[in-house]
Amino acid sequence: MNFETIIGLEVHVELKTDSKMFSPAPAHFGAEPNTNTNVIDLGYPGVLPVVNKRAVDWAMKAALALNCEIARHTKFDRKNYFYPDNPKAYQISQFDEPIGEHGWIEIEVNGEKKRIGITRLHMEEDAGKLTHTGNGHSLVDFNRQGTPLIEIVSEPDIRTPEEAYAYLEKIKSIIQYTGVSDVRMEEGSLRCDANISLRPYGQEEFGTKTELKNLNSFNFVRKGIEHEQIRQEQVLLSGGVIGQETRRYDESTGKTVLMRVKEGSDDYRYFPEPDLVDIVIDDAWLERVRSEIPELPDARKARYVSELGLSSYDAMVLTLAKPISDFFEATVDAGADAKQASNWIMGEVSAYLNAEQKELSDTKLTPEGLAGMIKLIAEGTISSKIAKKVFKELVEKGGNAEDIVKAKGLVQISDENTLREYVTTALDNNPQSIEDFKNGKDRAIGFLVGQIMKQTKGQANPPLLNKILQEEIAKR
Ligand SMILES: Nc1ncnc2c1ncn2[C@@H]1O[C@H](COP(=O)(O)OP(=O)(O)OP(=O)(O)O)[C@@H](O)[C@H]1O
Ligand SMILES: [Mg+2]
Ligand SMILES: [Mg+2]
Repeated sequence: MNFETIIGLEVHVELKTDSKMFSPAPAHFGAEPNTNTNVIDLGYPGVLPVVNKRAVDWAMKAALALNCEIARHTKFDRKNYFYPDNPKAYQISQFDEPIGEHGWIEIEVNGEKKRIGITRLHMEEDAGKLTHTGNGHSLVDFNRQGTPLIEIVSEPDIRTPEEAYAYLEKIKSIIQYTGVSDVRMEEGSLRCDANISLRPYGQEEFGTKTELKNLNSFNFVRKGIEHEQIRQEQVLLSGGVIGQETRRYDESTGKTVLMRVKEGSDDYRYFPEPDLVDIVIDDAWLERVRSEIPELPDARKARYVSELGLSSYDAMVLTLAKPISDFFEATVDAGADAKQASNWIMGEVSAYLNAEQKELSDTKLTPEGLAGMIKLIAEGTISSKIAKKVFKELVEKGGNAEDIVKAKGLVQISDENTLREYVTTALDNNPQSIEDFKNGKDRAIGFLVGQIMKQTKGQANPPLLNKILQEEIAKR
């Protein structure tokens, strides 16, 4: 029997506000454990939470960017559960009146576009963080407790692990553009749970889903779903039933393991948070937040295609991460040809960042530096090959391309007479290559070019060198 996979993702995003959702404690990542805590977040008796207005603004901003409808009346609810990372034994969340609903985003997989629905976007507070020491003890850090969170719940519209990956990339990209979160999975400011079920092709009803947690990278989301697909298929084919479970993805084995049998929402005993007033969002508030949303990746992508003449694929890759896209625009503003700037950023720059595990801001490269170098190539002052040396300097030491070229004597040799001298010497020293070339071995030219490039430290102007080589060989 053939099964179709149904996937719905829950994405949690921490908002990078200065203070917490309901208390004045700092909400920054990376502080000493249990230093950013507050009696409100820890739920001491008699304390009263106060809503962080900016967190509401930002949740609304994210919801609008994800094409959600904004609730004009919204409220908080208590979700009751006990777990050691939450000393209050409840989480303030939103149940039946989330701030955003009925949104969507567009993803693209193998050139095919698809819309994925967003059921809801709601506000809540984060819990503390447990670290299991492995010797029977667990440490708890309450710094994260009370950090503003939004939960973005997708419709079960996703069908493959690749679509899930593309969905996450797009959510991350859009939220990054809005500026409300760092969306760094490695720091926990973006987290994802994946819900998966199978159904026989042709069947309308969904099967029972399992929920995967502990997915620490987009790649693990993809792998976890792949494994869960296979596991469920085996259970179903052998006549078993899928239990409604929460499972953990184990990175070391690549398998999913049962964590607990999943609670239904009834188990949480949701009720309206009695310590907070409801929120009414009027037109003026909504429109102010809407006006603060910058150009988003899809719009940028369309503009790169129509105004800058980039291919749709290049435009998509360039617009995914805002820092890269901003850098590209600044490079074009500094006078670089858009196509060349795009090639360098997607090629050499990305390769460098990947290899060094760095972000653009960790390097010395500036848009002016890159644009200057691209201009030198276009003018023929340096070859693309030499440009790689200049690029390395720009990235590691900074400065401007022209100075580097001057200081290092990297100017391309484009003088015919000088090049002809190199060619004559090379031909005199390699009679066999001339012979080979005349016998139809085109590779012989490559050998001669290589020799001359070595002598000129790569500075010979390649097209001119080729032309002169052909001329001189013909004379012999
Ligand atoms: N049969 C199904 N197969 C796969 N995914 C499903 C199925 N039914 C629902 N989903 C998806 O599961 C997710 C459920 O998320 P939601 O936050 O609503 O509930 P929950 O996981 O029960 O709650 P909690 O926030 O407490 O974990 C949604 O993304 C939804 O699209
Ligand atoms: Mg959920
Ligand atoms: Mg869930």
